[in-house]
Amino acid sequence: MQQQMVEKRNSIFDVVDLNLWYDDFHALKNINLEMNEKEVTAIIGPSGCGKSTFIKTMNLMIQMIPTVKMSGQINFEGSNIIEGKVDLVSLRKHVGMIFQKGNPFPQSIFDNIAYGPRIHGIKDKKKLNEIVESSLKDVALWDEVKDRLNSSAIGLSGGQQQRLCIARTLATKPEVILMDEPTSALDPISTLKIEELITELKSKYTIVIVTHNMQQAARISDKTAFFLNGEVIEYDQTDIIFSNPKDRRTEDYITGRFG
Ligand SMILES: Nc1ncnc2c1ncn2[C@@H]1O[C@H](COP(=O)(O)OP(=O)(O)OP(=O)(O)O)[C@@H](O)[C@H]1O
Repeated sequence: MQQQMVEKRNSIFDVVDLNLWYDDFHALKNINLEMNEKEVTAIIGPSGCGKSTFIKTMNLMIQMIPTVKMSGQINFEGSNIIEGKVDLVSLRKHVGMIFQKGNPFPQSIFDNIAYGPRIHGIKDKKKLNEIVESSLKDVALWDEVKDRLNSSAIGLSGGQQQRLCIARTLATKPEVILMDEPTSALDPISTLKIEELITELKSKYTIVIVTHNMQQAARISDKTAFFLNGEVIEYDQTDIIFSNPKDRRTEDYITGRFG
């Protein structure tokens, strides 16, 4: 009998009974989500449901807000990162983040990419050159900028700035890339380029993306979590969420009845 080969992916994030409060406002309620490595997970849901809050817990950026309190577990590669013993610089090297608008530093293209590796102790010029070139090639930006690496990154278009920021994240060799609405400020062509890039990057990285664009979630993600009022209503394979959701509220949201 022929054995079917099904690729078994390892769990990389396991969120268990996560609760989060801003002062006494209960923003995330009993979140349980397990994510596998080298998969794209989309986080969808109406405005204010807790998508950004959730994604910012995954590299503890949320702790920059002093009123935040959390309980539960966020296990990253087997360690609970909300226990307080985690080294934040190291965590953010492993779990990089991309925001809504590309936010390059007001420095040269080269220095933007070399910034992270330099912080992590790489000083050798040849090594830095290699990292800059390979990171820019990974985001398909190398050919567009290779002759102006010393020009300011601020001179790039919005779509190029976003790809530069992804390259800056890749330069520190993360395992996970968190993306909070990475294409919402971009035109359709730049959006398509980022979507193609995400599809390519998932062979090497685990990606979690918050998006308001349901076609985008359906196009690029393997799994989708639907959030509503701080709760995960449904989490499943993306094709199931979009073709055969189990919860009426998921169906109402994806068919545009609210949100
Ligand atoms: N710093 C904060 N202090 C107090 N409440 C906050 C803070 N940030 C967010 N909230 C509240 O937490 C809830 C979740 O917000 P969050 O930004 O995570 O939602 P979202 O789903 O990402 O929304 P959107 O799609 O509009 O970006 C909202 O009710 C919001 O008002």
